[in-house]
Order: sequence, then structure tokens, then C-alpha cells
Amino acid sequence: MTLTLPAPAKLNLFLHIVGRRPDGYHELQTLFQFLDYGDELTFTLTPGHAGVRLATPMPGVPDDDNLILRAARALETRAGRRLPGVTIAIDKRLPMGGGLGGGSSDAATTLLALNHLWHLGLDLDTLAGIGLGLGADVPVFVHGQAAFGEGVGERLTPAHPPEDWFVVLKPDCHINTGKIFSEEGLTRDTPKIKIAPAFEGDASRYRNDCEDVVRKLYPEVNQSLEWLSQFGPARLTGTGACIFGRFPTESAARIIWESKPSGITGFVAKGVNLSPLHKKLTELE
Ligand SMILES: C[C@](O)(CO)[C@H](O)COP(=O)(O)OP(=O)(O)OC[C@H]1O[C@@H](n2ccc(N)nc2=O)[C@H](O)[C@@H]1O
Ligand SMILES: Nc1ncnc2c1ncn2[C@@H]1O[C@H](COP(=O)(O)OP(=O)(O)OP(=O)(O)O)[C@@H](O)[C@H]1O
Repeated sequence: MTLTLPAPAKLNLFLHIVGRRPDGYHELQTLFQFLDYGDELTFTLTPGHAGVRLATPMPGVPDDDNLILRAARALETRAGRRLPGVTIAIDKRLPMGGGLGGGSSDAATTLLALNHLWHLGLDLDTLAGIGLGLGADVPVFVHGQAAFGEGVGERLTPAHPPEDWFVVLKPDCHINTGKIFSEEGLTRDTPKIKIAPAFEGDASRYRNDCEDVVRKLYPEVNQSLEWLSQFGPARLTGTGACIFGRFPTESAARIIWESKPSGITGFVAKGVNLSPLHKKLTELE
């Protein structure tokens, strides 16, 4: 049996750092929305062969560190019994370390796919709990609904931001999340907002507290933000390196995309409040 499922990107439409936990992790307030663009994972049951293996290893990521295998193993441990073998092939489209949550999304898709194929019957809260052990962004991908995130992003309240179109640009640099969170100059004391539906539709109030530090350290990001800002508000997602601009229609987004400076990669995609993963799983039922 074979199952092919999407692992979509996320955007942090805004990202406020509101404090720091005793363990050093930063407390955030963020608005997550999914994009109808991402990786694609194909799961094939191999009952004759025990174990989980990757059919397409990822350059630069040893298999044992790959969040896909780590998610599968965490699920096996939770099940506490021998499960049919599975081979996982990956069509990797999301840039790594881009702030689009690619690795976390791959992990969430793996948790949901194997829960289905292995007939484990675990609910989304349980899967999100397992996912949180793999990364702070995994729970939102497991739940599959646009959401306000608090804590490190694991306390989620469903949200309904406008489903606009985005130009996403990937400046030519790699940003390590841990490095940004350890920068001295990072804003860490943004006052907590009372999370209100009025805030989610008001894009003029969206801000990313990592942006100033990232602009200073990575001139490529600064230049891309300056360029995209000519056409409307442009923001960093996560700790970067990707940035996004919001447009009301696909054609408006494509016109800007076509005129981007040479040497910048990226894509055009629609913001969606139901994850394409959950849409596909519902269609399978
Ligand atoms: C920036 C976001 O993408 C926003 O959605 C996420 O908070 C990042 O979450 P993530 O990718 O799971 O982050 P990780 O790769 O686990 O974090 C790497 C490092 O960044 C720091 N880190 C991360 C998240 C957080 N809320 N506070 C932190 O201080 C920690 O030192 C951690 O060891
Ligand atoms: N399946 C995977 N896909 C991508 N990266 C992975 C995967 N498994 C492990 N990694 C590791 O995780 C790191 C971060 O990758 P990812 O693409 O999730 O970053 P990101 O988009 O910045 O995520 P976030 O927004 O959650 O910080 C990579 O540099 C890589 O070493």
C-alpha cells in the first residue's frame, strides 16, 4: 500500500518574542498560516521488511537526524510493538533553514501518515505531544489549522487570517535558528497582546521581532526586504532566511514574482487556513 501526502510550508505572519523561559527557550506569540506549497512524502508499506527507511536520503542531513525518521521512531516507541516496515520517499521542495518549517512539516506528515497506515488510532493531541518532542513547530502542522501560537508555539488557538497570495523569496544565505535566538541585540520584551480576532485581519500590525537582528547580520535578507517592501508590507518568516509579501490575487503576486532581481529563488503560493495535509487526509476517508 502506498500513500502520498503533502508537507506544506508555514508562514509566521507575525512573530513577537514576549519573554524567555528558565531553560533559555523564548516565549513567542505568533500567527501561523499554511501555504499550498511544500514537500511531498510517499509512504510504502513493506511488510516483508521490518523497519523504516528513507528511499531518498537528504544531502547534508544524516538519516538518524532526519526529522522524518525521528518522527517514525518516536511513533514506534509510543506504540511499543513491532510494526510493518515502511519506505519513505521525499520530494523536497522547501529550502532547509528557511523559516518555512519544512523539517517540522515533514515530521508532522510522517506522524499522521504512519498513524493511518499502522492503524494506531492516536488522536491529534497525542500526535502533537509526540511532535513537540521533535520541534516547536511540529504541533501546528499536526493540528493543521491556522492558529495563534503561544509558549514556544505549542499552545494553539485556531485563527482565520485572510487567505491571500504570497510571494516568498529565499535570499541566498542559510540562517541557524539557534544563532538568532542567542543574539544579544534581539528584542525579547514585546508586550503580550491580548489575542483578539481583530488583530488577525490587520496586516499593518504584523511584525517579526527577529527581523532587525537578521537584517544586520545578513545583508542579502535586508536587500530582499527592501526590494519586496516597495510593493507592500514584507516580512521575515520564523528566523528567516525566507521573506514574504502579501497580495490579494494570484496575478498581482505573479507580476511582482516575474520582476524579482536575478539570483533570488522562491515561489508564489496561496495562504490557506486548513493544511493541505488535512485536506488530503479528509478526502481519503
Ligand atoms: C522560529 C520558529 O520557526 C517560529 O515558528 C520556531 O520557534 C523555531 O522552532 P524550531 O525550528 O523547532 O526550533 P529549533 O530548531 O528546535 O531551535 C533551535 C534553537 O533555537 C532556540 N529557540 C528555539 C525556539 C524558541 N522558541 N526559543 C529558542 O530559544 C533554542 O536555543 C533551540 O535550541
Ligand atoms: N526532513 C527534514 N527536512 C529539512 N530539514 C531537516 C529535516 N530533518 C532534519 N532537518 C534539519 O533541520 C534543520 C532545519 O530545517 P528546516 O527546513 O525545518 O528549517 P526552518 O524552515 O528554518 O524551520 P523553522 O521555521 O521550524 O525554524 C535543517 O538544517 C536540517 O539540518
